[in-house]
Amino acid sequence: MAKNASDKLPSIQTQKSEMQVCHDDSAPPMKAQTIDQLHSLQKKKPSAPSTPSRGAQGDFTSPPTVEDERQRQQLQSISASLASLTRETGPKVVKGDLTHVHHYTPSPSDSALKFTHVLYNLSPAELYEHAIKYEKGSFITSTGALATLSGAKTGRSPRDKRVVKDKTTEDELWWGKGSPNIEMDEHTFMVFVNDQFLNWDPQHRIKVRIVSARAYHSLFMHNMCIRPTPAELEDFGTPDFTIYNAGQFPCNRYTHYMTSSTSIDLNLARKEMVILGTQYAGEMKKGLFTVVHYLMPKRGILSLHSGCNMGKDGDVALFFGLSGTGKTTLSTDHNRYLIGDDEHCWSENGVSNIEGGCYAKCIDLSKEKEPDIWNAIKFGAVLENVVFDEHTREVDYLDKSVTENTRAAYPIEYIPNAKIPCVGTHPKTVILLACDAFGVLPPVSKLSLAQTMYHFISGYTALVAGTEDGVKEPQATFSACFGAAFIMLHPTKYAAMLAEKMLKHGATGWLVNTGWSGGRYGSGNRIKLAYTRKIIDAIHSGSLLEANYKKTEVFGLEIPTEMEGIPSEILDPMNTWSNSEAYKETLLKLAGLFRKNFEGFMDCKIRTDDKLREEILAAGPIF
Ligand SMILES: Nc1ncnc2c1ncn2[C@@H]1O[C@H](COP(=O)(O)OP(=O)(O)O)[C@@H](O)[C@H]1O
Ligand SMILES: C=C(OP(=O)(O)O)C(=O)O
Ligand SMILES: [Ca+2]
Ligand SMILES: [Mn+2]
Repeated sequence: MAKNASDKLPSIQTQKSEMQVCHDDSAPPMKAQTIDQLHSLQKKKPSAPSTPSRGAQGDFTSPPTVEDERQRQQLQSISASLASLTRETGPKVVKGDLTHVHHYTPSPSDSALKFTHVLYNLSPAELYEHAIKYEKGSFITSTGALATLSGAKTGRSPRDKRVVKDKTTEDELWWGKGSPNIEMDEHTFMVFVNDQFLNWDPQHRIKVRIVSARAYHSLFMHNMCIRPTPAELEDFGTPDFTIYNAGQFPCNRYTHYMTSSTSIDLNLARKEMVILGTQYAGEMKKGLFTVVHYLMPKRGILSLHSGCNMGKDGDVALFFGLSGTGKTTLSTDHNRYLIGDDEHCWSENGVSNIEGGCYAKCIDLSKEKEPDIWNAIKFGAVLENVVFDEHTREVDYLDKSVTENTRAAYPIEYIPNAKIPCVGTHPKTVILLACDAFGVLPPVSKLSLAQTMYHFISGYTALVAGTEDGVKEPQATFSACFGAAFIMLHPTKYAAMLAEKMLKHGATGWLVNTGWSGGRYGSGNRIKLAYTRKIIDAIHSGSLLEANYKKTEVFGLEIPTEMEGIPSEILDPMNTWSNSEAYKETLLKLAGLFRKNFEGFMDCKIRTDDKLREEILAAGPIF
């Protein structure tokens, strides 16, 4: 049998080479090594003596209540409705027709109504063909037998057979010592189903179904997607895309294509995604964002990893940036209407938020600096990986024991000045955020269109790895379109659309450094949020457009010489470093990193307009 090139097993990729392909801007991993460690991290002992806690072990579990019973019944009904839907169509039985199965025509995704292909009573010859084609380690021996491998398990696993124990099986089955029936509760067997929408633009709305095994994941997506009204839910019909989140279950890295115990698997033809081996809820949100990055450009709509807000006069601003650069913090502005904090579409109709919720970082969160986010963390919000007092349940937002990447997910209407529906007119302001831990980018620069494109394609930020000892050197990250992990087409496709839209609607680009000033991480300080807010206010009001500008060395950025409410000396980073040699050296180092990164884009085609293309190539640092 001729071996097809696409049938060949890919070599297992190492983590290192993967990193070079796709820059992941996600936060540092969790600090606990085991589940027990993790749980012990979450609850910390009260610092001062307080009211004695219930029970000697501080155990909060109580006997089943009416509420438990209601929840049990509700879960049962979800499961029952899923089961009955499945029965409506039943599995599709295919008798021996392998061709049919393997030339599967994609049908609209619906976990309940979709046919399950059953290969029914195949003949030995058919089974041989199937095994040899799809199951690695299958061979025909000299006497004609089928030699196979059974994988890691070469014997039965009697200790792994679990049976749901309910009112009926409790009495009927043999349980306990010596019994082969290991008990499992109904919750463990159940799945949660959310039917929701993406995109506030009704013309381009996407129906999504999320099937998950954890209530946390279901609530997270309830908050993050657009919640249908009861009437909309009634007419929901078949979803356009379905996520199956089985994050508690690690995948076996020795299975075909798996390179670690985690896998986020996307099948665009089947309109399905499966999540294995990670329970980080952000995978679902950003997984759907990835799908949007595929579907929308096909319709001529630009998908954006950006925050978005609107002034009282209807002026719309976008905030691009990698994780932790300030999209959520700065788009949540008490003086403006919030359209969304993270994912948007820009179409002929203007901008629309893809989501129905926000996902804010909450490390070091303070009521004074970020009151709207602080107040949104109330009943209904999901608070991930934070540490709280075991007794009072007060959250310590300074505590990084579990992770630096503590998060809150809340419905967008928890922000008082959210603009609902979350849509706006064509943006007039495009702000590129970079958290520059090298401390050499100016707090604000006005960009030409070519510079905006150069920095959009570069997608720079530099953060510090965490609070671990010995991390002195900031880590530069270049992530095309400020979201290389989520884009599906070549970065220049999105860049060309952005350039065209900015030109057409006369939008101005800005580069705002929300990172270090007065020296790199370790010697300088992060620019005060209050200053960044003043800068953003001046951009919105139009007053910064009127300022006097000068051009910086190397990066050739236009920076204001003065502006109200900000000490003039901080506007040019050169003035803030005590050691000007060290400044120059660091500046050149960063410029070198930009140049090296952009080498991959030197043959990029931005529109068919060669002039803009030349300008973009020339918009990088000159040294
Ligand atoms: N000058 C600043 N500008 C913006 N954010 C700042 C600044 N200084 C500190 N921060 C903090 O940085 C973090 C920015 O995170 P966030 O807005 O969630 O980023 P993103 O949404 O882009 O991932 C917040 O925790 C915010 O409090
Ligand atoms: C949710 C995320 O996005 P951001 O940090 O940009 O808010 C993420 O990258 O996990
Ligand atoms: Ca991100
Ligand atoms: Mn964010």
